[in-house]
Parts: sequence; structure tokens; C-alpha cells
Amino acid sequence: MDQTIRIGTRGSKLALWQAEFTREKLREAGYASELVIIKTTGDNTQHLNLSFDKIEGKGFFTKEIEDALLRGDVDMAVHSMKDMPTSSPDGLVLTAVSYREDPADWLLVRKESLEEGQRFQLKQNPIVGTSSARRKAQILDLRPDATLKDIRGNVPTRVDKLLQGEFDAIMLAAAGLSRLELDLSAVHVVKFDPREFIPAPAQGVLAYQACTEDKVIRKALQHLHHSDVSLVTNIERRILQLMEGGCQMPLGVYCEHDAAGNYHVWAAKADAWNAPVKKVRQSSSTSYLLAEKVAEELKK
Ligand SMILES: NCc1[nH]cc(CCC(=O)O)c1CC(=O)O
Repeated sequence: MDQTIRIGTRGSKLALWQAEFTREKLREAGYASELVIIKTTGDNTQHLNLSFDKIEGKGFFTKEIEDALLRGDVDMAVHSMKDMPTSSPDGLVLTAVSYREDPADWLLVRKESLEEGQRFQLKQNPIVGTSSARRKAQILDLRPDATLKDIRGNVPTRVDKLLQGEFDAIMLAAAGLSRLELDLSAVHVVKFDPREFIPAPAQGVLAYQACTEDKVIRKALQHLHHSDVSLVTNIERRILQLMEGGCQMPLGVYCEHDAAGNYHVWAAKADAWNAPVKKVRQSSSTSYLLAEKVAEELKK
């Protein structure tokens, strides 16, 4: 292919890291590419410090990028897969997925808010920053004395807000923190096990999006595809779809495919961010109907 592949991406540090990573993987596969930075509604409203459910419509971090793809302004897009709705707009497809970075969530505790003898060494009645209903519900389950406060902005901005004392702790995806190699020496990091504090479906995975009819780009992206990862993210996202939840729903789903070929699913669901958390665990030697069984259990 002589064409330089145009990669559509948001302009945040994490998005640019992910797009550069993709550019490098394409280069290794023999394809030249360039980045095209696109501003999204999500980027334009970050200063408002709103919780996600106050922003109308799904996909506010992705719509402008998808429109650019459909217009033909870019050839492909890189997204954090967990930010993607389970159904694609007409004409677009998530055609390949990356390796999986650590899927865990990490709690970052300000040194001044540490207290021996408390769970996670986090002081009593802490103020914890997160805008995710999934994280709020699971934090309250572990620390009912916590006050949850919304926090927005990109990953480095959120860490700055913690250090400035606006919060005693904040929660972020390990994937974003590791990719950006942020200096976390000034905070205490609690690394949760994703089988206990359950991540968002497809957390830690990048999705490569293309136009459904664009056979040339889709073939190029096959070189970047990790079918072992798509096996488990398909199950996680199928459960999300069956629960009819967007990124606002307090739902965590994590799936592992072990060396013996067995699938293990851990899920956590609440009816609201401040409602009790229900946890479900299932294992199966086949993926057949596994998502359906987990969803059925979660709905009981
Ligand atoms: N919702 C924002 C978002 N989308 C993807 C990541 C991190 C990377 C990933 O999980 O793949 C983050 C930041 C966070 O949740 O801490």
C-alpha cells in the first residue's frame, strides 16, 4: 500500500500515546501512517467538572472522530475500547483490538490522607474523586464512610487535583497511568485485583475502528489484531450489551481465558452509584451462552 494511513485521535496525552503506539505497530507491519488530531465534545466540556450522566448522549468522546471517518477525512481511529458503545454507527466497525494492558483500577491516596489501621490506609470519612458510577458503587461497598466527588479532566490533570488537596484519594485505570509513566512517588498506590474490584468491560484494550467497506485498511489492521484479547473483550462487551448499559451504568465485567481453555467471568452491578453492589462469578469451558448466563444472574 503506497497510501499513508491517516489515524484519527483525540489530542489528550493518553490518546496521543495510544495513537503513537498504533503508528509504531503499523510501521512494524510495513505501513506508513500519520496522526490527525480531532477535538471532541468530551474534550470541550472537561472544565465543567460534570458527572458523565449530566452530559447528553452517548459517545461524546468519539462522535467527532467517527464523523471524520465517515466523511473520509481519516482512514482509521484508535479508541480506548471501554469508551466505545456496544453498537457501532452504520458504516463503521471495530475491526481489530490491541494487546491488553493491566486491566486493574488503582486507588491513589494523597500522603497527607494516609491513616494506619484504616482499610487501604485511607483516612476515615475520605473524599474520593471519580466520575464513574461503576467505581463509586464499588468504593462505597468497600468504604461506606467515603464521600464521592466527581472529577474530570485528563489523567495528569486528575493526579494534579489530588496532589493539590481537592481529594483524599482518586481512582484511575492502571492502563492510563502505566502508559503515561506518570510519577506516582508522591502518592500511595493501592493496586486492586481486577477479580475483586471489577473494571469496565474492555478496560486496558485499544480498539481500531475503520469504515466497514474499507477492505484495504481492514486488512492492514488485521496485522495488529490480538484474537486472544478479542475472545475475552467480546464476552465482556456482550454482557454490557445484554445489561443495556452505557458507560453510565454501574457495571464492572472482567473475563480471563486460562491456559486450560476455561473462561472465568467476574461481574459487579448496582442499580445506581449509591446502591448495593451485586457480584457474580461464572466459569465455563466454552464461551457459548456464557455472557447470557452472567447477565441473567446479574438481573436476578
Ligand atoms: N474513561 C476515560 C478513560 N478511558 C480509558 C482510560 C484508561 C485506559 C484504558 O482503560 O484502556 C481512561 C481513564 C481512566 O479510566 O482512568
